[in-house]
Amino acid sequence: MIVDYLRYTVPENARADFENAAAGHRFERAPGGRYLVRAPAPFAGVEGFTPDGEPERYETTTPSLYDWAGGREALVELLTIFYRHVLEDPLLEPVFRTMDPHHAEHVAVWLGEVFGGPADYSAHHGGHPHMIGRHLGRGITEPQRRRWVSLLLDAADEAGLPGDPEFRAAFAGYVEWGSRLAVVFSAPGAEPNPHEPVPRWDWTMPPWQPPAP
Ligand code: HEM
Repeated sequence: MIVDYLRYTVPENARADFENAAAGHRFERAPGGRYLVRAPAPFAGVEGFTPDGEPERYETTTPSLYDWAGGREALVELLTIFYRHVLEDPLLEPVFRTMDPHHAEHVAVWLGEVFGGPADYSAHHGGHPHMIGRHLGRGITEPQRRRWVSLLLDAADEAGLPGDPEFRAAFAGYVEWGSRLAVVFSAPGAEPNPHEPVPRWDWTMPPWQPPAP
């Protein structure tokens, strides 16, 4: 994966705003209002703030979760299997009965972007606001969420996604986080902020790789 690093020096009275604007990215803070922000390339920068210089571009030594999973094809396979089981499940079938015929593929594109693949959900599927909009008012319950997670973890085995501990920890971590958010913002009266970028998820623990020769 190619990443860009940008440095910023932010006056004290703007630091809270800066940290809000940078919240979707990985960033480090140093004394004097100095920040180092990292994002997949090309990184347009933190909205509303001017960086100290040009981006520094690096190639990461760790593959993205997307590549590790097997790319788009593997994710489409995963979600095709998953939604087949969802429609056989008495708790989830009523929720997904009328789903769009391309739903599995759309969620695969979403997951691909989250896991460091191409930003195609942002570019072609309405980005974060569209995903939020599809959950609003659905009142997803905790038992439904838990079943959803459990079927997706089973589908990961059935689809043959990598079974190494580091990959599965990152995968399960995202699914747990995202599904809990789905419960929160599908609740009656919830008003989530749709204008956030699609989140990017990363390894919690770097994958084991053979040492470089
Ligand atoms: C990590 C957790 C989740 C992610 C990443 C996710 C992702 C998405 C995305 C990207 C869409 C829009 C698809 C499109 O562009 O057409 C969507 C729609 C939807 N999601 Fe989720 N979702 C999650 C959790 C859940 C849960 C726990 C439920 C319910 C148990 C749920 C129910 C739905 C429903 C009913 C739709 C609309 C389907 C349709 O009518 O086409 N989601 N989800």
